[in-house]
Amino acid sequence: MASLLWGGDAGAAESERLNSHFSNLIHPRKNLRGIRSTTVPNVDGSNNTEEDDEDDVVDLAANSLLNKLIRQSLVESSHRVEVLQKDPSSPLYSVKTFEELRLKEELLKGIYAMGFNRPSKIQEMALPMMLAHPPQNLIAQSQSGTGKTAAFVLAMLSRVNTLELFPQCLCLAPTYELALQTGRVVERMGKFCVDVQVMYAIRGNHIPRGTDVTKQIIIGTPGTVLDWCFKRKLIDLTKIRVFVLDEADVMIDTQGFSDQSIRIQRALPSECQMLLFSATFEDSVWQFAERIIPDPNVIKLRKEELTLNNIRQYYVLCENRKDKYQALCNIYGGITIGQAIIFCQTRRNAKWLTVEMMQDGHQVSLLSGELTVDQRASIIQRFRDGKEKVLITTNVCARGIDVKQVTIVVNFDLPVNQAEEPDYETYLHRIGRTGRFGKKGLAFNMIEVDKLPLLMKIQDHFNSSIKQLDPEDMDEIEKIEY
Ligand SMILES: Nc1ncnc2c1ncn2[C@@H]1O[C@H](COP(=O)(O)OP(=O)(O)OP(=O)(O)O)[C@@H](O)[C@H]1O
Repeated sequence: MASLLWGGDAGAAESERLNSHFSNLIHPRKNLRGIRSTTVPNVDGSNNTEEDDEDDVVDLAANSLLNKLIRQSLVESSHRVEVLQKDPSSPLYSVKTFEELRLKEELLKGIYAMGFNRPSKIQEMALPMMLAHPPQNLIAQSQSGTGKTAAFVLAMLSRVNTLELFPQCLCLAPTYELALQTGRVVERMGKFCVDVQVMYAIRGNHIPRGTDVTKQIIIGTPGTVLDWCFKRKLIDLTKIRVFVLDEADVMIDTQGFSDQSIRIQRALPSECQMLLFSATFEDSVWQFAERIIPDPNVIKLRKEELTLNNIRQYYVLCENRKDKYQALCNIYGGITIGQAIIFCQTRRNAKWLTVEMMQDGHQVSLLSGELTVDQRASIIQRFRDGKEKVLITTNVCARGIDVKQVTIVVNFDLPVNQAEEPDYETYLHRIGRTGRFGKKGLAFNMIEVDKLPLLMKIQDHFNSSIKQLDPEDMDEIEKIEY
């Protein structure tokens, strides 16, 4: 691919500007739904805002972007890929090598240049279907990091006719930043496909009316794509050959996006190949997928289950926050801790704890909801690199951070939902490990006396024992090993 071209005369400059901004993706807070604060965490605790007392809201699009930014490699799975064919009597192909796909030479070169040696588990099944003639529709679900984006980018690149200078592949993404991320993969994989070009239909990319759009791959958000197709007539949907709807679970979580996507899909020709991807598959995603993808094949790869089996869990009864901190210090002083993650329920608590620990000379970092995604990614990276030993955080990153060397998790506050009932799923996500990687771990719960019934419910729910620990009994603490 010659370059990542932007449309219009001012295009190159705009592309340049965005690309340079890209490395530090500053996301105005208003883009992160549900998070309204504009203050940056202030570890001296002086700048608390009202939001500090609220739970951090988990933002699906921001989390998805964070996952992409911090991902180091393919996420492997021990599960088999489940396939539901549109036509069960047709043979089911799977491939073990990229050569078997008979791709264009320059595309194969691009794949190898990305360091891919063989198809990932989901790609083994999905690629033959996606590249088949006649084209087949597909709904694919597998957890983030299993190779979905690489698969549909490969399908788009392989279907472009470079002699035709008009949009042929259309990919919808839930946010501007996620669209740019996909574009980056197109750029890398298509590095040797010099005549294939990409264009972004995202806010801020102003194309004059009547411009002849010659780029073959369009990646954009539903609102802007709709505008470009129907109002501004920049894209002729009847000429689209491949339609990709990425991150369907995030998409349906955004108001208006399902309807806009459906309007776009309805205007596509019947022979257009339609592909939908999602990391999760609740009923709502499934219903949407069935509405938007006609006659689909379905591929699913189950996620590794989290388990508490290898985790020794303790609790300490405390009077108040200060008391919890003292207990934490005793534990910290009594056992050798590699790296630890400490979860707090509110930003205010997380800030307070960070200040206390820093004042006591610990190397800690704070990860909470008011940070941009890019700032979050860099904090996680520093922690992974061992630059800080303790990461203090709120629910904002209960999921998705995979730091292998963390052996201790502390619930400074128990996870509870809005009804003040235990949030079992979050507890499991904070502490659990996949059975397959089965490393041992320790979990400590700091509990005010009135919260003890919640802990007991958690114990019953998981049918696992949570042992009481006396924080004054250093002999007992020192006996804990992991
Ligand atoms: N066949 C492969 N071999 C090695 N690495 C791969 C392969 N396919 C993808 N990867 C790499 O694995 C990581 C995850 O891939 P990809 O982004 O395609 O997954 P995904 O399922 O789309 O994740 P998400 O849902 O977060 O977008 C990326 O770093 C990608 O470059």
